[in-house]
Formats: sequence, structure tokens, C-alpha cells
Amino acid sequence: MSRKIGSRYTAHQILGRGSAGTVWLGEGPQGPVAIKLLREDLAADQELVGRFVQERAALLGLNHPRVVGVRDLVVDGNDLALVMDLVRGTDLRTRLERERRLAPQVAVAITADVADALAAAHAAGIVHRDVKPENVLLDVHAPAGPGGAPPALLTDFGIAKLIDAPSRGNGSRVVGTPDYVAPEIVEGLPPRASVDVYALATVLYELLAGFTPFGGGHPGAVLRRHVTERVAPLPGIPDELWQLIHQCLAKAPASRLRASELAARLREQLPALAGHPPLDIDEPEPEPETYGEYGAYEGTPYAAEPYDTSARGVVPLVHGSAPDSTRDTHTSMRVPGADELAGGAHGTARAPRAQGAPRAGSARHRAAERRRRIRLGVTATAVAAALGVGGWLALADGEEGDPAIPSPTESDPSETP
Ligand SMILES: Nc1ncnc2c1ncn2[C@@H]1O[C@H](COP(=O)(O)OP(=O)(O)OP(=O)(O)O)[C@@H](O)[C@H]1O
Repeated sequence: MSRKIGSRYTAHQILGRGSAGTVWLGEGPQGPVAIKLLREDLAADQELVGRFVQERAALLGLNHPRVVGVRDLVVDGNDLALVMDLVRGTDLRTRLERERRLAPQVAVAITADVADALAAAHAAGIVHRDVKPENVLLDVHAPAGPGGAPPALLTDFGIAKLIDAPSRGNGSRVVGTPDYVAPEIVEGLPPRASVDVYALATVLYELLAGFTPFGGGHPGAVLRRHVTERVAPLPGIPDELWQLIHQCLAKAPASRLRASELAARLREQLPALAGHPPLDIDEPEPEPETYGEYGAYEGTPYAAEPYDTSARGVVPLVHGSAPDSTRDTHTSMRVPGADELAGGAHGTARAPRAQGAPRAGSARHRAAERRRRIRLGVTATAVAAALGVGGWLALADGEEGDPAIPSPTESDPSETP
């Protein structure tokens, strides 16, 4: 089934679906293209259409070999479409799902490509705001790089910004994908270039580990961890590489590297990573969703509406098509208040399971879990009493806090696109 998009393009076949719309393989005057048709409700939003047209020059002007080029923007009747370069290959999420973890050299080569794309965008004054494996396309037809890594291209520039129009929320909502959202966004600060570097460091961690440093469970809990928890080290990678990841996951935006520096430093690491197999580490235990039985954190403190994990806001655009509900996509949630964030005890995020540690479900694990719950219950009650908070607390095991949490006034003067 083909359909016309504007007067110059024809969409032939669906390549994939995301939360903002459906991507089609299409044809234009200059040959094959990818056409992203935005969701009908987005296309019907007059303010969004205005912003779309406003962003036109910036989006069309971003030309870089590591960026999926936007060739045209089409506003035609009910259709709102982005015409893009066609990348023949797959997206990074699909590859990660297939392989679970990538060899460090491949992971670093792909990340360096994306850092190059971000450096170009930041230099042009564009913040991506939704860096994640779904938005990295791998060109499997181009010559491979170090370790056989396919060249990577970053796509979906400007979409998060378009969707985050003031009329689409009350200005105090987080728009993004929870696992990759920088802490300053959770705190309600405007997104600067450093949010992309944070998200990219999260992607690199995920490519190496097979899981994100702060992910798991309810999106509200994920957002809270970005602000209150320290990243657990990844065993088995060279220290220099870990230091890079750690620095780019700093809570303070100004402490992170610029995208151009990150790209250069990652490339320096590539020769030493040759031949390293993918890491052999266990995914951490899932956190319990609520801690009601010991009375400190119950329910879903961030979500204004119930969170439906089966829908995730994906709306089918094409009649008769089903949304891809398996994809973790954008979410829109209330930004937690300062008092809610202040209630979080600082700790280290879910650590990869150390050798010899009890497995989930084992008798040893259940006994350890019972001991932990009793300890947490006592600690939470004591902390709540001391702080006078009756709300919710982050129940991370009791380490000292990371002093690097940014103050609400902190800015990133080095990168202000
Ligand atoms: N320029 C392109 N060339 C080839 N395939 C593409 C292109 N852009 C997107 N695709 C394919 O279409 C799929 C859907 O892309 P889309 O950007 O709509 O969603 P997403 O990034 O996976 O999710 P979300 O929009 O929720 O962030 C991608 O996974 C990819 O496989």
C-alpha cells in the first residue's frame, strides 16, 4: 500500500514505528528516502506545526556524516512529515536486543560516532534531548570501523523539542525516555548540550553492560535514581574508559565532558580495546516496585496519571496498524518537587551482581532480602522521623551521599547552545 506525502514524495512501506509516528521507506525526486509521518494528534496541534516550521532551517541545516540528514519537512493537510536520508541497516536497540552486550571496542566506536554527531549539533546550537539506542542507526552497507563496528548515525533531532511545546504540558513535566534523562532535567532545569552527553554515557554503559545504570521499575523511580544515586562501576573495563563514563554521568552538568572531547577521548581508547570480548556480568536484581510493608515509599510519587506499561503512549498512525508497545518510548511525567528529591537518600545504583552473591529467588537471597528489608525499615523510619518527612524516601543501602548533585541555580556555562 503506497500513499502520497505532499506533492513530491510517495511512502511505500513501513520501516518502523516510534512514539512520535511511523517511519516509511519512500521515494522522492532524488531517489529513496525515509519518511517519518508524525502522529495524527501531533499533526493536528497548530502550535506544534508552527514550531515544526520554525525549526525547519535548523533541522535542514544540520549536515554531518554522522547525522541522519533531514531533507524536507512536509505540512500537507493532515500530514506532518520529516523526509530523511535513508539508512540501510538497523537501529542500535535492535542490535543490542540481539546481542545483549557489545564488545567494548564496537561499543566505544559506535559511541564515538554519536559523540561526533552531537558535537556538530551542539556547535550549531541544537540539543538533541532524546539520545538513546533507538535513535542511533547503524549503516551496515558502509565500510566497517574498528572491531567491525558499523558506522553509526544519530537521528530524531528536534523531535523531543517539538513534542515538548508549552501547550502540550504544564511546563513542569519531563519529556524524554526515563533511563536516559539527565538529573538536571528531573530537577526542572532547561536542557543544555550536557544532557546529551549524559544520555550518551548512559547508552555506552548499556552497550557494555546490557542494562542502563539507573533503569528498572517504574519511570518515577528511574527519574529519582538519576538525581540521588551514584552509578555502580562496571567491572572488567579499562580504568580510563570507566573514568570517561563516570565523568559524563556526573550529576553536575559542568563536570561532564563536551561531546567533541568525549569523541576524541573515546577514539584514543580504541586500539587498547581490540580483542576484548563482551563483558561477562550479571544484571542486577530488579528492585521491588513499592516498599509498603515497611512503610516508607509506596505508590508512584512522580506520575500524575497511572502508568500503563502496555501502551507507553504509542499511538498507531496508519489505519489498521498496531503500535509497537514493546519499545520503551517517551514519557511525560510531573517533575518531582524539591522536597521529594531531598527525601532521597544517596546511594549507589543497582550494582552488577558480584561473583558469589546470592541469585534472585534462592533461599540465601530471600534470607538476605528479609534482613535488608528489616534494616531499611528501621533506617527509613529513623530518617523520616529525623527529617520530618512523611512522603517517600529512596531506600538505597546506606552509603554516604554524592556531593555532586547540582543546585537548582547551577548552569553549564561551557555549553550554551
Ligand atoms: N532514516 C531512517 N532510515 C532507515 N530507517 C529508519 C530511519 N529512521 C527511522 N528508521 C526506522 O524506523 C524505526 C522507528 O523510528 P522512530 O524514530 O519513529 O522511532 P524510535 O526512535 O524507535 O522511537 P521514539 O520515536 O519513540 O524515540 C527505527 O527503529 C528504525 O528502524
